[in-house]
Amino acid sequence: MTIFQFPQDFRWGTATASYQIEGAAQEGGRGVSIWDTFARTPGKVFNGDNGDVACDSYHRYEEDIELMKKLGINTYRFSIAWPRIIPDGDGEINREGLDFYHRFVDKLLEAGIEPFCTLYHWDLPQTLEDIGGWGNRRTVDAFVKYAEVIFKEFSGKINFWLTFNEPWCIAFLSNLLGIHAPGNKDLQTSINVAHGLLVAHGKAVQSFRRLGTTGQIGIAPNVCWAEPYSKSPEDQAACDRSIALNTDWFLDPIYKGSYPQFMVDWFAEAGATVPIQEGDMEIISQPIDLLGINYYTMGINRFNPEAGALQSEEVDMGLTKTDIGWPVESRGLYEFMHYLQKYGNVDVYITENGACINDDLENGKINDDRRIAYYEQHLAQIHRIINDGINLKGYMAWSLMDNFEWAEGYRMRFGLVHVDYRSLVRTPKESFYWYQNVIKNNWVETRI
Ligand SMILES: CCOCCOc1ccc(-c2cn(C[C@@H]3NC[C@@H](O)[C@H]3O)nn2)cc1
Repeated sequence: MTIFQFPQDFRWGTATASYQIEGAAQEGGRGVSIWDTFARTPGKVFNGDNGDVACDSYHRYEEDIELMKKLGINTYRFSIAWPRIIPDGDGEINREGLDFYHRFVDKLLEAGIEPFCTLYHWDLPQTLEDIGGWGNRRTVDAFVKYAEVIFKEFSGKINFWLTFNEPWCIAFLSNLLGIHAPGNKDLQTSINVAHGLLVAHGKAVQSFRRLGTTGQIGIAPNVCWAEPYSKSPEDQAACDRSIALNTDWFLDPIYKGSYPQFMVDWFAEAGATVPIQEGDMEIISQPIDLLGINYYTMGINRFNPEAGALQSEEVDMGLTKTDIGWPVESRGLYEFMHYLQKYGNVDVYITENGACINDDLENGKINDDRRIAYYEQHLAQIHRIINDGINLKGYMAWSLMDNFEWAEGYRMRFGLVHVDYRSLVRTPKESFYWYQNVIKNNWVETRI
C-alpha cells in the first residue's frame, strides 16, 4: 500500500448541475429550458425520463447540504439555472429564482462550504434556442445580461466561477452528434455554437472584471485524451483531432486568441468555417484565472474515414469499463494534465471525475467497490500530477448524488449518494464513506 498526502490547502468537493438535480421544473417562476423540450421529444432520453422532479433538490437542498457536511467537503460545485433567473431568456428578472439561490448559497456558507458556481450547465432558455441558440448573437448578449445579474447579486458570496461547462458537449455532442439538447446534427451549426459560446465567455469575463466581482473566473472544458492505435501518422493525426476538438478548439482561442489552424483547415475541407466577426478573438482571449477540467476516461484511436467529422475511431481494447461503457484508465488524466501545460502552469481544478456504477441497495447498503477502485486510481494520478509541480488546486467528484444523466436518464448512476427516485431517499454509498476518509485524512491509501 502507498499513502499519497495532499497539500494542506487542497480543495475537496463534489459537483452537480441544476437540471440534473433540482426538479421543481414548473415552480418558482422557472421558464422552459432546451432540456425540458428535448426530454419530452420521444426517443431522445432513455425511458422518456426528464428533469421535472430529478432529485428534488430545489426543495431538499438543506438535506443535501447536511450530506455535504457529513462528507466533509469544503467546496461544492453547482450550476445556476438561467431559466430560473430570466425565464424567457432575455426579459424580466425573476426575483424568486435569485432568492432560491441566495437561500442555497447562504446555507452552503453557513456550513463552511465554498460555493463553486457554473453559470451555464446546458439548460438554455428555450426561447433563445427558438431564435437560433448560441449561433445567434442575441443569445450571446442575453447570456452576458444573465451573467451580470448573477455577478451583481452574488459578488462577495461566490468566489469561484465557471462560465461554461464542457463547451465540446454544448457545441458538438449537442449540435453535431445530436445526442444532447437541442439535438442538431450539422457541422456548421456546431461550429457556430462553439464560437458563440466562446464570445459569450469572453464578454462575461469582461463584465466580471468591469463589475469588480469577487473571486476568480474560468471555464471547464471536458477532456478527451487519446493515444494512437498504431504508429501510423494517420492514427496519430486522428488522435490529435479528437484531443483538439475537446480542448484546443476552445483553449487556443482563450489563451492564444486564435483557433488551432490544423482543425480550421480540416473543417474547411468539409465546407465549414468559423463565423469570426471583427474583435471576436480579442474578446474571447480575455485573461482567465482558472480552468476546470472534467475527466472520465481516455481512448485508443485510429483513423477511419467513415468515423464521423473527425474520421477518428475509438478502438475497444478490452479494458475494464464502467456501467456506461467508458474504459477505466486513469493514466489519461496524468497525460492530459501535462498536455495542458502548453497553455502555461495555470490554476486547475478537477471539476468532474467519477464512475458510473449502477449498484443498487443490498440490505440497506450500496457496496460500490468498483467506484472506490476508480477513485483510488484517479486520486493517485492527481497526486502524481501535483508532485510534478502542476498547479492542480482541488478535486470535485462527479457526483454528490445519483441524478439525471442526460440522454441516459436515471439509469446511469454517478453518485456517492444513492437516490431512490420514487421516495427521493438519499443513502450514502460505501464510496461516500471512503471519500469522507480521504478528505478527513487529506491523503489517499492506494494499492497501485
Ligand atoms: C455513441 C457516440 O457517443 C459520443 C460521445 O457521447 C458522449 C455522451 C456523454 C458524454 C459525457 C457525459 N458526461 C458526464 C456529464 N458531464 C457533465 C455532467 O453533467 C455529467 O452528467 N461527460 N461527458 C460524452 C460523450
